[in-house]
Amino acid sequence: MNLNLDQISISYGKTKILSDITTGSLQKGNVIALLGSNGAGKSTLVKALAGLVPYQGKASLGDLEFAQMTQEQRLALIGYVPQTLPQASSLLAYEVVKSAANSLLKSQSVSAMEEAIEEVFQKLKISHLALLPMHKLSGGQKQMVSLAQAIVRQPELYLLDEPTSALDLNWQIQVLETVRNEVKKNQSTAVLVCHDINLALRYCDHILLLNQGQLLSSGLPKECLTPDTLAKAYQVSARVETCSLGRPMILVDHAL
Ligand SMILES: Nc1ncnc2c1ncn2[C@@H]1O[C@H](COP(=O)(O)OP(=O)(O)OP(=O)(O)O)[C@@H](O)[C@H]1O
Repeated sequence: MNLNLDQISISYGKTKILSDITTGSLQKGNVIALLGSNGAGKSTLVKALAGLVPYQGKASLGDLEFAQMTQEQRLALIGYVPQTLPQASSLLAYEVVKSAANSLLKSQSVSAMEEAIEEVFQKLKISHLALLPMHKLSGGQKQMVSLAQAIVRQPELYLLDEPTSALDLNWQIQVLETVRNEVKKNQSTAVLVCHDINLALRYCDHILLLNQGQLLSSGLPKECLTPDTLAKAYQVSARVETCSLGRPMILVDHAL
């Protein structure tokens, strides 16, 4: 389902955080990076789509307006991974993922559901964590379990708020490759909040760059991330160069 944001504005009380965010139709099958400096409003926008913060304007997934979605539709369509890590508890990682799968896979047999859960643990290469209690997991391991909760539900829309912030280099790559594969295979959509512009350049199809409460730039990563937009959004002097493998990457020369 295509994602479409039309004149979205969001305020906390009297403080306006985002104004008139209009993206046009963002095609399904794409990973969309939501970028911007600290406090630019990325999490706020994602929370609004997850139904946690009210917004003005129109935001739709396919024909469905987010504001009109029932809780059941939201659960079925959206896989939200918040910035905060899952709480430490005595539940096993497997049980935590199963609780996410339970609500949606009711129609499936128990064995099909167990198969789906095991498949997600394997995809993310975290099978060794399945029988560990959450309070014994590291921050990065908890983040992987959180992502497994979203993937097991096979949502139409992933809302991933800095899903790699606690991960080492190897797991960052594994997570982004898994998300990208899922999105391409199921023709779903992912909105990925991230601060690592090189990861966005490598794994995302489309960039939304927020600055001072507005959408500064929207489009293909290489077209969107220019010295000019990077200077405006991040106050840095930076260039997008091509590495020896032909991939674009950002080099920051200095802060402005
Ligand atoms: N519950 C809230 N009540 C009032 N203001 C809030 C609330 N949550 C966030 N804000 C403010 O909204 C602005 C945007 O915050 P948000 O968390 O969306 O930014 P962000 O782009 O995700 O930042 P970061 O990259 O640091 O995570 C900030 O100025 C923040 O202080």
